Amino acid sequence: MGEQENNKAGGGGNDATAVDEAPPAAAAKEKGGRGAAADDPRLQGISDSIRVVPHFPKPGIMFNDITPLLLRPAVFKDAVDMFVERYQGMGIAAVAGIEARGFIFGPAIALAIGAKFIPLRKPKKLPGDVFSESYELEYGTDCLEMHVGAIEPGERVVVVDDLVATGGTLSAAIRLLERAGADVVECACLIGLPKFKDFYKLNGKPVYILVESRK
Ligand SMILES: O=P(O)(O)OC[C@H]1O[C@H](OP(=O)(O)OP(=O)(O)O)[C@H](O)[C@@H]1O
Ligand SMILES: Nc1ncnc2[nH]cnc12
Repeated sequence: MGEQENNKAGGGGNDATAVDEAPPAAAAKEKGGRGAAADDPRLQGISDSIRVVPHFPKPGIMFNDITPLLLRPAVFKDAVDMFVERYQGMGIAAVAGIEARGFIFGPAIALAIGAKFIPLRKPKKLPGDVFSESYELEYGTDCLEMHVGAIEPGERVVVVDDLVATGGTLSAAIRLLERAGADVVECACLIGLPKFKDFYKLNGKPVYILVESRK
């Protein structure tokens, strides 16, 4: 992974196996001037609604489960609203969501800011001509694909996913979009692992996260 700078709206952590045991959000201010302050009260509810499941899907992994948040419509809406507040009025033409969990948040953000939604899919799911970009996981490799013609050269894009861990998935998404001529403005995730503290970039692009987790 290359240069890393973090652009975090809020902190906290969600090191709890039960969602209501999460610690409060940290007080660090977001660097970069746009978006919610770290003391935005919505961040606490978001952090509290992410369940951390130890040793899933394999030993040693602290899995950040966003499904409890989806069961709380007000909190789900808070998360979407915070991204919408950040990206509206920025001339964003497209929101690109990463399969699978980026598909949960990306379309709502796209509709709210008047942008198109582009699904970045796992291999062999799209029926048309595709751009493909492989990337490394902790074990093995994976690939993202996007339809040719989904993006026009120069269009401004935000990439959305639920979580950034190593950054490998987001980096592949950025490469894929840039090969199609997109202007990738920023990546946006609900959750960032703490090693991405304070301010980071992937492939030179800022990554905006709402809450910090522990792994
Ligand atoms: O920063 P990284 O180390 O690349 O990891 C982050 C990615 O891992 C998870 O997806 P996963 O690959 O588990 O796929 P899924 O959403 O289809 O379960 C998560 O939703 C991100 O897309
Ligand atoms: N700790 C984690 N929790 C949820 N999804 C992940 N993807 C990669 N690491 C993850």
